[in-house]
Amino acid sequence: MAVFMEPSSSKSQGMKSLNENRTPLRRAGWAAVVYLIAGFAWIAFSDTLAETWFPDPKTLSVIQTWKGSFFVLITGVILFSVLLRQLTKDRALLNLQHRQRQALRERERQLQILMDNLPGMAYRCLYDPDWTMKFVSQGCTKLTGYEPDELVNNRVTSYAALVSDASNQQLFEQVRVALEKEESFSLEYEVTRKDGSRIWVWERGRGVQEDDGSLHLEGIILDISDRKVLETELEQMATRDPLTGLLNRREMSRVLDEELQRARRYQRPMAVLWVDFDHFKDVNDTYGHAAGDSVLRAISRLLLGSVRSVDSIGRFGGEEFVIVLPEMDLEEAQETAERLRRKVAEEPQPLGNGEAVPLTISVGVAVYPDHGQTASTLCAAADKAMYLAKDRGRNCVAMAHLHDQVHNQ
Ligand SMILES: Nc1nc2c(ncn2[C@@H]2O[C@H](COP(=O)(O)OP(=O)(O)OP(=O)(O)O)[C@@H](O)[C@H]2O)c(=O)[nH]1
Repeated sequence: MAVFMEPSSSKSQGMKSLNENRTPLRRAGWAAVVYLIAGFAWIAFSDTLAETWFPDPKTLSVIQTWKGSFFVLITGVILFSVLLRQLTKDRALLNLQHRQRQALRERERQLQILMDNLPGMAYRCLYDPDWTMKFVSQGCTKLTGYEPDELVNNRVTSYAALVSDASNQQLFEQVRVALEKEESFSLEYEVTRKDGSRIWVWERGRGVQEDDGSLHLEGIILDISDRKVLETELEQMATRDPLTGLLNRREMSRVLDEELQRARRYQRPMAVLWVDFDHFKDVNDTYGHAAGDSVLRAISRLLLGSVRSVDSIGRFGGEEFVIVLPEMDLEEAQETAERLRRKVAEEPQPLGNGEAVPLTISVGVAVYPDHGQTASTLCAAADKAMYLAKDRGRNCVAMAHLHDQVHNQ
């Protein structure tokens, strides 16, 4: 908890301790002592003076009466003003307390409305493996499906149980680092709701040190599933070819560079296949562009389903595809290319209208480091090999020439 201290001088601190020492009993005692001393002094001295100044017993008696009346009047006025001052103070204090209570109630009401209308939930929890909730706002129900009562003190479930073990470990570590630096933390992770559905949440909070030394976390948790979907869509748009769903040219170039770096670092081979459809123009001309699109999609699926999960396929444009095969040497790459060629040739491709058309592909194969050591030289070698396959009559696989490497660098 943030603790704010009023700047205070030693003088005001001195006054404060003086006032604290003056208990009501001591103050009343002092007033009584002063009154008694003044009273006895008045009686003693005024009587002596009166007897001296007015020796005549009759006059002295009148003077004594006036003197007594004067004493009562003066002490009455003093008592009145002291009581008036004290009661006025008490009343002002009561009014102030009343106004403060009202302001506090108003602030609580505003805070409650704010919390209940948060697009997520506000929380206060322990920094323990269960994230034991001590308070959650009403938004908890919408966010997690659990009522606040079910989550507080882990009555039905702990908050940690809604998060995967792996995420919990990461979150715990991230929060620990933030606590050490006395900073707030921001986290994104998936939560399993009561009905089993999963949502993405964003959490922001900070550590709060209580007066008793205990540590709590306080913050808010918001549902960001919509944003996550949008992010995924944007990422897809930026990295995928919209027609086939394969990697687009830019992303494929990035993947190729990355795989090349890895191959270079671990001195491993890596192959690039350059795939081009044979006489694809005829498909478009005969069956129409939409049918051509359907064939493009079908062959993309076929190729994707025929390679390993570590391989990557990208559409470089038109009906040209590039396949990156990490850890593959010349022989394996040639076998893979031949297998893909056969698969495409064996199955007529759907035109999207219930009909299918036979189609073949020509494939050029280049391997790192034999045919090129950079992305551009490898691609150029594979592309050149693909044209070689076309020259050989199409529907075949051609290897890049070893001397291509020298020319391409
Ligand atoms: N339907 C469709 N066709 C495309 C797309 N991109 C390129 N094409 C077509 O692909 C054809 C490529 O034709 P060409 O480069 O002449 O080659 P080809 O007819 O395949 O003949 P070879 O490559 O010499 O075997 C052209 O007709 C392009 O219009 C696309 O996104 N959809």
